[in-house]
Amino acid sequence: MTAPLLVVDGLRHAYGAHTVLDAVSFTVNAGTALAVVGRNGTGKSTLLRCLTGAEKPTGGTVTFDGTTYEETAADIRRDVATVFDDIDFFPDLTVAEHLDLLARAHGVPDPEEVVEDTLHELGIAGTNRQFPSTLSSGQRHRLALATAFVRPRRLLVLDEPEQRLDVEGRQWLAEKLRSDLAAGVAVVFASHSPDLIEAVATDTLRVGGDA
Ligand SMILES: Nc1ncnc2c1ncn2[C@@H]1O[C@H](COP(=O)(O)OP(=O)(O)OP(=O)(O)O)[C@@H](O)[C@H]1O
Repeated sequence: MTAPLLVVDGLRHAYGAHTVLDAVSFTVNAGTALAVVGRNGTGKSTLLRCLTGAEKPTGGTVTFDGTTYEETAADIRRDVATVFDDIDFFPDLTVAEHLDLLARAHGVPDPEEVVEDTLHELGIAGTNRQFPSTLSSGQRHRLALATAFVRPRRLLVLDEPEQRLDVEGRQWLAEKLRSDLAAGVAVVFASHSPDLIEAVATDTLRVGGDA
């Protein structure tokens, strides 16, 4: 049996006196998807940030492919692709330039082709020369998703990836995630969409008690 790619053991997180997560433990294998569910404010984003190293847990450990996160999780950044709501774009780089930069930074062999394919897949090819500030909120979210799909990844961490997407976009997202799973990528995603969870998740973790 192969070892889990991600192991979370006894994770705790508090903001000052406010304990948000307590004794959270789970594992995620390559090629499986864990849906993190729970009401607003129960700690889903906090948990995902702990998985990416963006937030340092108050207690417990997060281990990716045998390496436990220490002070920073710099070593895991090449393998872990993330999409969060608060992504910042460079105001003076076009949509295509953002993706090109990421693909090259991650050593993608044919960056131009991959960027073009990703733009088409995400239905934002027509915006390739626009600046992020001129995109609609749904198009900006598609660009945020594209930043994860334009680069190699072994773990994909997504915070409410369905938000702002139209019906066709949500269908595309479910298919894309299923194709990542088939390729052996592990996925952890927070979601309020029963349809996406049903289509993609192999396991579910509820945070913050019963709904
Ligand atoms: N930087 C922070 N400082 C202090 N408290 C915070 C901080 N970030 C989040 N919190 C608090 O931690 C709790 C969990 O927030 P979090 O964003 O993780 O919830 P969530 O489950 O992702 O919510 P939602 O479904 O609304 O996205 C909330 O009570 C929130 O106010």
